[in-house]
Amino acid sequence: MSADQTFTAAMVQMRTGLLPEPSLEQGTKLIREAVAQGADYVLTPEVSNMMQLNRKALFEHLASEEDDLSLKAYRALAAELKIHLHIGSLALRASPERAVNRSFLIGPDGNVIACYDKIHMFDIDLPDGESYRESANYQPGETAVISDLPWGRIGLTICYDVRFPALYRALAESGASFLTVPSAFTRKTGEAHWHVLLRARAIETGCFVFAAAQGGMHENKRETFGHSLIVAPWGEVLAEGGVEPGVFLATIDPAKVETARKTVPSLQHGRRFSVVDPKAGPEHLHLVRGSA
Ligand SMILES: O=C(O)CNC(=O)[C@H](CS)NC(=O)CCC(=O)C(=O)O
Repeated sequence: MSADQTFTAAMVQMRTGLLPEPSLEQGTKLIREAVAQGADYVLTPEVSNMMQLNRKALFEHLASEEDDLSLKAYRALAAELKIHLHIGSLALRASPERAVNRSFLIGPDGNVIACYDKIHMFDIDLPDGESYRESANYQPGETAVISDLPWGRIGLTICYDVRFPALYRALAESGASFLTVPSAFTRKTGEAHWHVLLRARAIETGCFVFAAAQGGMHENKRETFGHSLIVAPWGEVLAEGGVEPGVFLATIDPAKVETARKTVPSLQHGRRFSVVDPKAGPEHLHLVRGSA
């Protein structure tokens, strides 16, 4: 395998329940289905192991990375199937008081190649009363992560991260050809923003975007948007799910990254610029790292 070879990427769409065991069963079945359809790389959604109602219930079922049964089982599965298995995220115990939302890229030998802790916490209040305080339970990561696959470099992110384009530009500038956004988007924000955000990240970086999603009404009464997506560097949607769990695949040609970037070289046109308010004077000048 080399960077000029095509491969098959699969998005596993899930409807994760309250407990790790049935979620593992659901994930395993879908991953096997993806491999039966020819997948070389499989991505599962954010919190593939469980979606809990409240802090008490969450912490009752959280395991540390060392003890987590899902991670153990998925490592064995990757080795058995000889694939790159990317578990979009697992809710894990980081300390007695804090959880962590951690993504795991597992190699065909069953070893963890890279992991990433979600940086941006989803702390928002929607107009209909739906409210999230991810930071109340989870400790955020502080490091962006890239890793090398046989077909090119991959950047790891999770869900709400997708709203912070500087992260994706940094990953692309660090050599990523593939950006991953395993998610559990709300139905409401997903309807309004999901496709636009993911296609924009692909277009502005010239990367493939892989986004495996949670979908439907969960046991914890949360409704997620679904619509797992694979987006090409030019912005086309190559595969898309609906609301139901399932497997969505596409053939990935890494050469498309270079083609898109040659056509629109915006990634090379990043400039440092300053933002000034001419009326406010020089002390109000902010230097911003950004793209012109
Ligand atoms: O808490 C869990 O059980 C699983 N984690 C999530 O669902 C996370 C944090 S609450 N969801 C998001 O980040 C949604 C982002 C989103 O919907 C948006 O950016 O619009």
